[in-house]
Amino acid sequence: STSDSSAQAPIVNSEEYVCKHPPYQVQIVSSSPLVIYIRDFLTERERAHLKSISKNTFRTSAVGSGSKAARRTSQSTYLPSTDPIVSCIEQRATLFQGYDVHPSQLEPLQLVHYSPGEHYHLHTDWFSDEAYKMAVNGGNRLSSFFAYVSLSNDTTGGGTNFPLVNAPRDPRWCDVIDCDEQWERGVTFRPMEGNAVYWENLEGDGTGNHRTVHAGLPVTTGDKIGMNIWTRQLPLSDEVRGRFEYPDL
Ligand SMILES: O=C(O)CCC(=O)C(=O)O
Ligand SMILES: [Fe+2]
Repeated sequence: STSDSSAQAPIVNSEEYVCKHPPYQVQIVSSSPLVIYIRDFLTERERAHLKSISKNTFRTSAVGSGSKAARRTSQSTYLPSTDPIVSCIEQRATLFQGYDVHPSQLEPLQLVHYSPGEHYHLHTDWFSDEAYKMAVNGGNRLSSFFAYVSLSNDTTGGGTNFPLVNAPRDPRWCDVIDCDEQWERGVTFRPMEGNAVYWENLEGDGTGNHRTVHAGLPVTTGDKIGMNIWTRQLPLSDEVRGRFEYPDL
């Protein structure tokens, strides 16, 4: 169909692009910590664009601690806010959080690529190291979005597990939550293209919430590309936002 195909065309001229937020759907998974499941947070066109601009840029990130390779075996890359689609997604992530969060509080969006066998061990996204937190500015990570950008046809495994968050019991969740997971293992979100999980990392007093601990489970077959959107407590300078160098924690 002629009229529809132009809407899917890749972006060649940023002046033709208008940022429009899709009608995503939100549901609360847990109120403490606050965890929200978001369906259709990224459009197909956005996902295709993110994949295309990040092609061949993934690498094993610079390491803070020597044991990191065992903790995180995926490869990552950062996306430039100068890209109009990236900037549109940044706006969406800030609007989602109300009007108090400004895009300058976002770290550069990060894509993470997992091949079979790759995973990210249990961790929290909030920083526990006071010195590191001060050095980089912006304070701690208030919130996280983890969005599923791309899966191959044969992807298995690769769920996102929160062992200390109770899984909701209604069977209607079973399309997006792994209902075969044992109850004691908390909640495991299946990787599903376009959908995202949002959660708050910090308690009201700014301390890290230990119950936000989570893992990227090993991908068994196929590939998985996800995206981290991390919001800091305070604005990051343009210089820091443009540097694209954050060690994995
Ligand atoms: O891969 C996942 O499902 C989660 C990744 C994650 O938690 C992270 O990159 O911080
Ligand atoms: Fe994480």
